[in-house]
Amino acid sequence: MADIIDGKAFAEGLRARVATVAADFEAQAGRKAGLAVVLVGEDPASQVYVRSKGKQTVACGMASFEYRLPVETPEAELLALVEKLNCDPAVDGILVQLPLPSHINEQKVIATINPDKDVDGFHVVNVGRLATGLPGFVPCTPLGCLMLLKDKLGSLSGFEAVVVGRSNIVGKPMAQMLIAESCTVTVAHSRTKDLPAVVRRADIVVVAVGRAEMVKGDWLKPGATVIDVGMNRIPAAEDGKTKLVGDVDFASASEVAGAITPVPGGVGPMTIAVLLRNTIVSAHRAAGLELDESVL
Ligand SMILES: Nc1nc(=O)c2c([nH]1)NC[C@@H]1CN(c3ccc(C(=O)N[C@@H](CCC(=O)O)C(=O)O)cc3)C=[N+]21
Repeated sequence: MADIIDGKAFAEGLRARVATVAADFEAQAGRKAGLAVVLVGEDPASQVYVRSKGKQTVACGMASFEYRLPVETPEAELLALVEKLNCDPAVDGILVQLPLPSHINEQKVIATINPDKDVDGFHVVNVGRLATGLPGFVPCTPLGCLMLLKDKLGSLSGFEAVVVGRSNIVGKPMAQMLIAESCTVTVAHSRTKDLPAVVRRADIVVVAVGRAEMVKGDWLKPGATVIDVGMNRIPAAEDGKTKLVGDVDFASASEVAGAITPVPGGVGPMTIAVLLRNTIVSAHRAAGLELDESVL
């Protein structure tokens, strides 16, 4: 049976380290580090995440600024808010919760965020910095995956890594990070021929495709490390209820893998912890204070 990679516990540890650094920052800078989170509309799942982000921000000793805008908010109004936050010295990080309502152009909103406050790492400037190895902000979910991998495996140099999924938010940045760690990286997706055979080559598999329990145990090289980024709500066995499952069939995969992240309790909790990490890093850069990022 595979080792279970406890992302929830790792995220708690990371948040504790962020809290220590945040207290230190406040003592040096004379202000708290600040994160602004903007939610447009009333999607219940998004409301849960935003509430959780706010609570964890405050618990880490940072200031949380929450903006909840009605679903019909004009694009220009959202852009004006982002521009205001760009100029606010109390705000070190800006997160606009995605997806946005269809009348708002997401790319335009992301492009308006000051790249040096873009703690999501979605702005093209940060995408370019990641691709060229310059310091910037890296998307929270794949950075959380990388932290779990390095914690489990140590150096990743020379490993065969297969990333299943090519999204801007997870698959592409994950591939960039694994290249930077000297893995041999393959990016597979919905058009890949014989996906099971491609996945079977991998020492490291990261799956972010949004298809419930797609990757089966017999697709895996025995002993592989499996990171499941999927979050799919499916009907549970009992009538009416739902349950959260990943993109990996945990039951069969955990019989073949060497180590695997569960859903929930794996990658999900890492996402918010890394967001807080990125925010405290941003605060140090804004204040011109030195930070040894290896303590985080
Ligand atoms: N601009 C932007 N940045 C984001 O980072 C962003 C976003 N938009 N839109 C929505 C997604 C989703 N997301 C999650 C955060 C935490 C958990 C999390 O903590 N999950 C737990 C609990 C899951 C549950 O029980 O519902 C777990 O997997 O164990 C999941 C998903 C951040 N997102």
